[in-house]
Amino acid sequence: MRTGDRAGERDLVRGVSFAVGTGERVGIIGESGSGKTLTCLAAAGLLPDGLTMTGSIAVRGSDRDLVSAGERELARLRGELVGMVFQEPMTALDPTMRVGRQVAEAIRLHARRTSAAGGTRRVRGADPRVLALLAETGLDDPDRVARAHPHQLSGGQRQRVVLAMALAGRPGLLVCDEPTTALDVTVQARVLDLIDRRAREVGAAVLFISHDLAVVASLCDRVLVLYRGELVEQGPTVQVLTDPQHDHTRRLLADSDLTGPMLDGGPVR
Ligand SMILES: Nc1ncnc2c1ncn2[C@@H]1O[C@H](COP(=O)(O)OP(=O)(O)OP(=O)(O)O)[C@@H](O)[C@H]1O
Repeated sequence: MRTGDRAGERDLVRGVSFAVGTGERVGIIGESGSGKTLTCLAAAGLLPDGLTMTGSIAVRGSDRDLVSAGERELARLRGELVGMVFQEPMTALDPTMRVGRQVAEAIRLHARRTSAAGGTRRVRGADPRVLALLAETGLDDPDRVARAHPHQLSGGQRQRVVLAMALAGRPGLLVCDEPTTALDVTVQARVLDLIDRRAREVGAAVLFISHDLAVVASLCDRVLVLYRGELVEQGPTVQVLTDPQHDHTRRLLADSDLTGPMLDGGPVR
């Protein structure tokens, strides 16, 4: 993967190349500005205007290439192949629209696609599937949440709503960029458990960015280490975090709170 500005003057992420297998959890770590978010945005086909990329990213085997897909096709593939959860849930939610309508819209987009392929009927109005999706993300009172506007919910509740929407199309890949960093520390672990459980339930692979190496150790099978826009090390999580080969990985480890017992047994599943 390679991203750069249109004039090609500056490559922000260079030669970062990797595959994510079906159901696999891949963590991305690296210092601030190393290119983690741009890599995730590229995987989701959401690079900011002015940035381009060459390369290829396949989801669920190698039958679809998100990178070579055009804008229109990407809009269609997004949600079907890739769901996204970002650090700040409000960036994914419309503040003026009730939550239920937003979740219904995510379902409708997917239903339209599947009915075009001869599958499910189109969904209209208030839908029990909205409530079911909200309930699946552990929201206690789905009825109330569906009627609420985003600002009436807590940060943790909002992130659960975003996760429900991201998984509405049962995507092959869930991209999570620091999904709990902006949340109250008391709900972080619960939201992480939820991401872990729901991704497994829908069979989604996970591309997971975190500054917290203990979280990466608990969630990810494999880890990629970025440094100044380059992939400097990758491998099974336990191997990279117990026997780092690159100086940058060693520095990240030295700066972290990660301790040996957190790595015992690898991903906690
Ligand atoms: N839209 C943009 N235009 C130009 N440069 C950008 C743009 N977005 C990010 N960058 C630059 O690209 C580099 C990588 O940014 P990126 O956000 O991917 O880093 P990161 O590893 O996710 O950092 P952090 O951990 O702080 O979120 C940085 O130098 C950043 O300043």
